[in-house]
Amino acid sequence: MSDMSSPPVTPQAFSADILRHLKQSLGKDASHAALYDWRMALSLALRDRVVDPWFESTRKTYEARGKRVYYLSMEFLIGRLIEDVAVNLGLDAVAQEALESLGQDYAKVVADEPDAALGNGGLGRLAACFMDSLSTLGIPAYGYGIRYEHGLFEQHFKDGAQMETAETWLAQRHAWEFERPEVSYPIHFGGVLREVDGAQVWEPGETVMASAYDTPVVGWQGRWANTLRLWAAQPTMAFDLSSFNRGDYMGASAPEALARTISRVLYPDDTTEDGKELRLKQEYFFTSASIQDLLRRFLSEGGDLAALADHVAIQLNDTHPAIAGPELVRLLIDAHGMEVALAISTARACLAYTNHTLLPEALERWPEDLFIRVLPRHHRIIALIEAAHLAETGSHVRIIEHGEVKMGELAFVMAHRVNGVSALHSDLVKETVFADLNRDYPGRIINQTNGITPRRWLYSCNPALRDLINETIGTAWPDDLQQLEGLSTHASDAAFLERFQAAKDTNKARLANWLKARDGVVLDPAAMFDVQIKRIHEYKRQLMNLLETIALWNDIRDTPNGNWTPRVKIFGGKAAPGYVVAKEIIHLINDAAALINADPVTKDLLQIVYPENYNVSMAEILIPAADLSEQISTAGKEASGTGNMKFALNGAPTIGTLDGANVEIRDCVGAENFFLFGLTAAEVVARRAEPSYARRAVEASPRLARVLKQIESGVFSPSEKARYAGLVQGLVDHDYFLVTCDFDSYFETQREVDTAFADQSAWTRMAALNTARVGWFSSDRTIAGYARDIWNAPSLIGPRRS
Ligand SMILES: CCc1ccc([C@H](C)CC(=O)N[C@@H]2O[C@H](CO)[C@@H](O)[C@H](O)[C@H]2O)cc1
Repeated sequence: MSDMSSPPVTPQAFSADILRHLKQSLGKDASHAALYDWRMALSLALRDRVVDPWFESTRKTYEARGKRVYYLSMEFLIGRLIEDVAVNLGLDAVAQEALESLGQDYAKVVADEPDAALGNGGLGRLAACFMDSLSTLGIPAYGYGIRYEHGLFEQHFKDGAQMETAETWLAQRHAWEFERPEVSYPIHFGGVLREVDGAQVWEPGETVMASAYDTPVVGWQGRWANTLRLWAAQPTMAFDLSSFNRGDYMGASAPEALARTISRVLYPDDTTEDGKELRLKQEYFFTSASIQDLLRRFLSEGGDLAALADHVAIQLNDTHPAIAGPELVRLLIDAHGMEVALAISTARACLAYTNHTLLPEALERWPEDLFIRVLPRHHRIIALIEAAHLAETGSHVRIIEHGEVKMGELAFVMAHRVNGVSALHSDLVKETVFADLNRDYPGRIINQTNGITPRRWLYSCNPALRDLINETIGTAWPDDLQQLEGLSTHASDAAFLERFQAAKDTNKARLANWLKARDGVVLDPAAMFDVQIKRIHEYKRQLMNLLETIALWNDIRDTPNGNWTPRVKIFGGKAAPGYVVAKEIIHLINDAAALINADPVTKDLLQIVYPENYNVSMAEILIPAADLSEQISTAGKEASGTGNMKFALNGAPTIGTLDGANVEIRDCVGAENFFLFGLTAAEVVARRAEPSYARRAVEASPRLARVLKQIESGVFSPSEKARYAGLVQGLVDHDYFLVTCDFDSYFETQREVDTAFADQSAWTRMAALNTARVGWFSSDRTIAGYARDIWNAPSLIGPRRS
C-alpha cells in the first residue's frame, strides 16, 4: 500500500534510502552510527516520501480555488511521528524490515524520538487527531500554532511528590519540520493610538517577528498532505553590536532573549487561566501571524476580501485564539480600508469557535487595563464589535464588563457557529455559560462530538488487535471505522474471543515488560489492569478512585481468603505546577502505593502503579493493555473526554458516570457493556444545593468514613501524620465535585466489575463489543461534521480506496 499510485517500495529500496541519509544527511556510515543517527535517517527517508503528496495537495488546492480550513490552536499534542507517518504511507512493515536488515531494533529506534508535547491534554491532542483526519479526508487545511522551544514539563516524583523540569524536544534536530525563514510577519504590541484625520493609527511600542516552521501532515494511504505551520518568535534586530562593543554583553543579546521568550514555553495550565501578560502575548502572537498569513495567501490568489468567507474557514480551538476576530477586523479596516460593519460581518462569516470546558476558572477574562496596555487598537475594535452586537440583538450581554475583556463572549459574538464537544456538553453550553447569547443568537450553538484518529489509537498502537481485525473484517476499517460493527457478529464466537483475549494479553505483557525495564515494577498480567490516565484535576476525581482502592484494601485485609479479583490500579497524569490540591492527590496516591504494595497480606491481590511523566507515547502502551477504563468525572464537568473513546476502541469497557461523551459511548456499546454509576448532571446540581451534603454522605458510609480517618490520621504518611488532614477536611466541608456522594455507588459498581471480570469469556465478549461499536468516535466522522455543518469545505480527493 503506498501513496499516489507510485510503485510499492521494497525493504531493499527503503534500506538504501536510510543508508543514503545516514551518509548524506547525518555524515555517518553504518558502523559508526548512533541510535540518534538511525532514528534521523529513518525519519528523513520517510519524510522524503511525504513531500510528493504534499506538493500535489498544495497544487490541487490552488487549482481548485476552493475553501481552505485554518485550525488555530495554542496546542498540538502530537507525540511521536515516525510510526504515524510510516503507517499513513503504508510503509510500517517495510520500514521495520529495512531497519532490521540493517541490524537495527525498529522499536528501539522509534522509541528514541522525543514526543512533541506541544499541549496539555485533551484540547491539544484533539487538535492533533483533527490534523490527521483533515488530511485523510483530503480537506485543504492549515493547522496554526506555536513552535514552543519547551513543551509540557517533564514530571518526576521525589518521595512521591511531583517535580517539574523543562522539556527539551528541540535539544536535538526536529526531523519533520521545514524552516520557512521567508515566511515571517511583524507582530506588534503596546504603544499608543494616534488620531490621524479621523482615523486611529496604532503606533506600537514593541515588535517581534513571527517566522514559520512547516510540518507536513500526511493522511491515510498517503493520498493527501496538509501543513502544520508553527510560529517561532524572532527579534527584529538579532544582535545589538553597539552594546556588545560597549562591553554590555547581556544588553547585546537582550533583544533576542526578549523576543524568543514569546515562543519559549507552553503554559502548563489546562483549566485555570492565569492572566499572565506573556500568555496574552503568546495568544496574539500566533493568531496575528496566522491571520496575516492566510490573508496574504488569499490576496496572492487575487481574492476579493468581501468574498473572503467563500474561501476561508477559521476554527478557534477554545478562546485562546479568540483575538482572531478583532485582528481580522483590524486588518480589514486599517490595512484594507473596509468599512467597519462589513469588516465585522466578513470576519464573522469566516470564524467559528469550539468551547471545550464549562469550568468557570478556565474561561479567559483579561484585565481591561492589561489588555489596553498590550493591545490598545484591539480594545477599541472590541468596543465597536460589542456596540454592533448590542445594536443588532438588543442583548444585555457585554464583552467588556467590570474591568474585564471576556474572551468567551468575544469568540461567541464574532463566530457564525459555536460548538460544544459532546451532546451533553453542547446542551449544557446552551443552558449555562452561554444561555443568554443562545437566546440572542438562536441556532448558533451546535454540537460536534469529539473523535480520535484510529490510525494512531488502534492501527499503530495495537498491532495485535489490528491483525485480528484485518483477518476478521478486512483492511478497509482504518478510514471507515464504523466497519468495526462487523466484529459484533463474531462476539459470540469462542475462537474469535480467544484471539481477542490473546491480543489483550499480548499488550498486557508488553506493558509489563516496559514497566519492568523502565521502572523495575513487576506487574501480574493475570490481574485486572484498571487504568485512569489523564491530567490530574479534582473534577476528574482521581481521589475517589484512590479512596475506593483503599476501601478495597481494607476489605481484603478484613477477609484475606475472600474470593478477590486481583487488580492493578494504574494511574498516569500531570498536575499543573501551581495546582496545590492536585499535587497533594498525586502525593497521596504514591504514599498509598508505597504502603499497600508492600503489604504481604494483599500484595498479590492489589497493586497501585503510577509511572512518571505520562504522555502520548505512554498512552499508546497503556491503553491497549487496559482491561478497565476509568471515566469517573463529576457529571456535567468533563466536556467530552477522548481517552474514554481510545480505551473502548482498544477493548477496555468503561466504569463511568453519565458525563461528556461517556453518555454517547454507552448508547453505542449498549448499557450492558458499560459499568454506569453516580449522580447525573442534574442530580449533581440538586445535591450540591443540599446543606452539608458531603458530611452527611460520609456519615452514611462507614466504609468511606473509615478510609478518610486512615488518611487524615497519617496511616499513609507516617513521617508527616497531618500531611493530608487538610485534604480530608476539604472533602468533608466542601467536596465541590461530590466525591463523597458518588463513593458508595462507585464502590458497589467496582464490585460488579470484579464479578464480571471473573467470567473471562463474558468479559472478553463485552470488550469485543466495545471495540465493535465505537466506530462512530473516529475523528474522521467528527471532521466530516465540521466540514458539513460549519466550514462547508469539500474534500478534494475522491471516495476512499479499499
Ligand atoms: C487558559 C488555560 C486553559 C488551557 C486549556 C484549556 C482546555 C480547554 C482544557 C481542555 O483540554 N479541555 C478538554 O478538551 C477536550 C477536547 O475537547 C475534552 O475532551 C475534555 O473533556 C476537556 O476537559 C482550558 C484552559
